[in-house]
Amino acid sequence: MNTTTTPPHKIIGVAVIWNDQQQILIDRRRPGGVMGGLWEFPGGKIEPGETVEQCIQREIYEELGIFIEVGECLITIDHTYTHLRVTLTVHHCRLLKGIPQPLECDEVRWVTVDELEDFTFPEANSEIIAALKRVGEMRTVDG
Ligand SMILES: Nc1nc2c([nH]c(=O)n2[C@H]2C[C@H](O)[C@@H](COP(=O)(O)OP(=O)(O)OP(=O)(O)O)O2)c(=O)[nH]1
Ligand SMILES: [Mg+2]
Repeated sequence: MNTTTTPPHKIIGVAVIWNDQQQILIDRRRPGGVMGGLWEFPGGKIEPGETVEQCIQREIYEELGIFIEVGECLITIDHTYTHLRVTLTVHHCRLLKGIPQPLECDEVRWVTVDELEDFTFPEANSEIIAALKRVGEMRTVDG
């Protein structure tokens, strides 16, 4: 008998939302559930027929009540946790209108790229944070 199982695979659109002060929005997941209490970049599952951009825009309105513009892709990460595989497609986004509300999370915060290391994120996020640091360095080099 074959007893091996494939972990569920979630395809997720993720937003790195910038404000005019070069800060990024992060949220704290509710306690208890999967990765409860950890910080993350807001986002969620891509629904059938949806582009990643549409998914991100919808999730951000549902989770935070704000309007954003979805820009270029920062990175796509495929990561396998013990019981779950995730594909995270991460886009740079810009806040257009509204004040973020913690509608589906515990807490939201605006932080600089340098401040990200003070928060605990899921394992898959270390690559996102590394990519954000590289973008910051390139901006410095470009002047
Ligand atoms: N939104 C988001 N999800 C992340 C990040 N890093 C990371 O590993 N994930 C994982 C956690 C979740 O398993 C999955 C996001 O799925 P989700 O938000 O639709 O689902 P969930 O687990 O919160 O809850 P549910 O809707 O399945 O009940 O991706 C991140 O930075 N942002
Ligand atoms: Mg979510």
